[in-house]
Amino acid sequence: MTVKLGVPSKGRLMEKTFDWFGKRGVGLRRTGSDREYAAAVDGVTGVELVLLSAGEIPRELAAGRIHLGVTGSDLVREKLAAWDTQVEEVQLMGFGHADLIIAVPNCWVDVDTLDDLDAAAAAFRATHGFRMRIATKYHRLVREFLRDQGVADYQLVDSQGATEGTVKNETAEAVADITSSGETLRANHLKILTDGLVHKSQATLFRSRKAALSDTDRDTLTEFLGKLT
Ligand SMILES: Nc1ncnc2c1ncn2[C@@H]1O[C@H](COP(=O)(O)OP(=O)(O)OP(=O)(O)O)[C@@H](O)[C@H]1O
Ligand SMILES: O=P(O)(O)OC[C@H]1O[C@H](OP(=O)(O)OP(=O)(O)O)[C@H](O)[C@@H]1O
Repeated sequence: MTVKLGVPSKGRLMEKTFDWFGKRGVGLRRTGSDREYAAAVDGVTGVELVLLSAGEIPRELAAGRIHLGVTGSDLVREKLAAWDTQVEEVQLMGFGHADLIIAVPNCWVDVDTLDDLDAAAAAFRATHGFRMRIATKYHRLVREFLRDQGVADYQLVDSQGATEGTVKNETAEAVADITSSGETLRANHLKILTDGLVHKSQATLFRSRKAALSDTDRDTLTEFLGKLT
C-alpha cells in the first residue's frame, strides 16, 4: 500500500499547494497532458498523489480513501458533520485566506449587527408573510452560526455561485458567502454585519482519522509529516 495525499487538481488552491510542498522538499507535479489528472511525488517514497476537486477532499478524507488532504478549512467544516471526529488539522498553510461572512444591502441603514438582523427578520416576516431569505452554499456553517447567535427567523436559500447577485435578483434579502478582497460585495452594494464573521478560512493540511494504515504506511506517514511540519 501507499500513503495517499489528496490535493486540489485545479482552482485557486492548486498552484500554491504545489509551491508549499516544494518549499518543504516535496515535489508535486502533474504528469501526462494538461487535461490528464495524473500526478507524481518527488523527494519521498511511498506517497501517492491523488488530484481531486477542493470540494471533494473532505469527503475522501472522511471515507478514508486518502490519508492526507489539502483543502480550505471552510470546506471541511461545511461538508463534514462533527468534522474534528473525522479529520485532524495538521497544519495551517498560510494561503487561500477567505472569510465566510453575512452581508446585507447597504441601504438597510438600521441593520449593522446580528441583533439588528434578528429584529429586521421579525419585521420582514410580519410584512411579507414569509421568512427573510439568506442565500448561501454554506448551509451547515451558517445554520450553526445563526443558531448560536440566537437568530432564528430566516430561511436559507441555496446558491452555488454568483451569490451576491441574489439580492439584486430578488431571490434573497441577505447573503452568506466567502469574501477575500471585498470587491464582489462592494460591487453588489452589500455590507458585512459587524459581528457577521462565520469562519476565517485558509488552506489547511488535514489528516484522515478513518484511513487504514499498514505498519509501513504508518512509518512513511510519520516521516512525511516530519518533513512538512
Ligand atoms: N476569493 C475567493 N473566493 C472563493 N473561495 C476562495 C477565495 N479565496 C480563497 N478561497 C477558498 O478556496 C477554496 C475553494 O477553492 P476553489 O474555488 O479553487 O474550489 P472550487 O472551485 O470551489 O472547488 P471545486 O474544485 O470543487 O469546484 C475554499 O476553501 C475557499 O475558502
Ligand atoms: O471578495 P472577492 O475577492 O471579490 O471574492 C469573493 C468572491 O469570489 C467567490 O466567487 P467565485 O469567483 O468562486 O465565483 P462563484 O460566484 O461562482 O462562487 C466568492 O463566492 C465571492 O463571490
